[in-house]
Amino acid sequence: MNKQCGNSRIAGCSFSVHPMSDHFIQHIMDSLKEVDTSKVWLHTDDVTTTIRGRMEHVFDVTKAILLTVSKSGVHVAFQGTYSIGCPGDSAGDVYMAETSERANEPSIHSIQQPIAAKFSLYPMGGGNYMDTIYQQIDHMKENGVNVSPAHYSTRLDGDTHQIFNGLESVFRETEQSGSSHTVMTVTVSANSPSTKGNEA
Ligand SMILES: Cc1ncc(C[n+]2csc(CCO)c2C)c(N)n1
Repeated sequence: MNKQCGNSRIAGCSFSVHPMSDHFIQHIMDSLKEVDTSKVWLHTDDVTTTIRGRMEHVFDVTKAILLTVSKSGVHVAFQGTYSIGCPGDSAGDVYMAETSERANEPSIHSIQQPIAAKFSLYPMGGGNYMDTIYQQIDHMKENGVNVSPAHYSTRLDGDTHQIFNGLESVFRETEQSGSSHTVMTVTVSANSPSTKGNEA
């Protein structure tokens, strides 16, 4: 078994969207087609889509796919696992040469979409991980996101841009604080008929 981590700072995300609609296939496939994924390595199968490349493009593409599905008004769940520091293979390394200009931000910038989310941060391999986690939860509050404690995760309520931009800077700062391998899990619900405090 190859237990070696790679050396490049390639980031990645394995994510799935689950639109609660009879037209789920169309929602998923149309969003993957509509969003510009040219700056990331991408593979889609029956369970998930995996993208790998520079951190800004990994967040640009995942935010754009969530917004593209949810702007139709469909109730959609998103689950993503972001990772940096242990790619395990070198497929996609060539995408690290892309420029940092985001391919989707100009077209999604004006889409307003409130979401409810939870995230968990796992800074591995260096530093005091609980201090890092608490610092980063505080960091989310500075971004204007509504932050509430929960078991095993932290709940976030706000606009998609605020939340995803906050998650990106949490991920970047955790990496820069000395964690050699960082994993972050994110679950989102958009357009849910049950809002907080009014659960079905
Ligand atoms: C982002 C994303 N990528 C892949 C899947 C898995 N998946 C479930 S149904 C379907 C369409 C027909 O095969 C696909 C690709 C997902 N849910 N979300």
